[in-house]
Amino acid sequence: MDDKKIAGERAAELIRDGMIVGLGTGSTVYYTMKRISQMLENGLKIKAVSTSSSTTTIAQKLGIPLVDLNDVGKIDITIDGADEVDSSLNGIKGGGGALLYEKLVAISSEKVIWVVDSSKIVNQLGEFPLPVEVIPFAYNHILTKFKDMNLNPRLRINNGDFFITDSQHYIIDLYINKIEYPYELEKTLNSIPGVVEHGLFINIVDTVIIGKDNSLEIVNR
Ligand SMILES: O=C[C@H](O)[C@H](O)[C@H](O)COP(=O)(O)O
Repeated sequence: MDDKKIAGERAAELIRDGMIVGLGTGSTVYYTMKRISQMLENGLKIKAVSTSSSTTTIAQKLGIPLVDLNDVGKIDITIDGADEVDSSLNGIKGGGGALLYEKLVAISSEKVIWVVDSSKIVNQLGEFPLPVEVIPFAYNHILTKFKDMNLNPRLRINNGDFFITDSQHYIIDLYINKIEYPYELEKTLNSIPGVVEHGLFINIVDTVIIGKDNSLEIVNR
């Protein structure tokens, strides 16, 4: 069986009747959504907050009722994927470009669960390029700044054109390879004008559900 499927489906078991559920983005959380849709057919009642246009489309197809983030107080549980996770349970997200809404939903959540297969578990973050969402008005200047900082930036291109996020920004991917000091990098990126958000998720996740060799490992913070 697919390890992403095992992890994604397991996370759905944490959902209880009446909850507001944050729905992440990507191929692993897709399995969570499929499972949720079966649970809805069996009588579960929840409302969900989507983190991307692609998740919204899937949720609508699966009959998962959606609500706007601004119309809920607190999200009870958010289930999302990740691109890399280290042993401190920090991670990189945004491979699909959904990092901004994913972070906003995560920080509004009582509990954050990541669902991954074991290929996402790393000793050190950074082999996966770190996505940074930037304001189009200044993208070239931010790109130059990142070059000067030796962060190996590349503007994300999709089908020959600039990749545009759900909130109409560009993504610059940083090919750092080894992020020695994630906390410092987070601070630095947060301080650069024109950077809207970045894919370093530090001290955000509570539990990581890992699918590995057809079974599960669950790691809590
Ligand atoms: O922007 C995309 C998200 O951060 C995804 O959650 C992440 O890329 C993991 O996706 P997948 O489960 O497809 O590997």
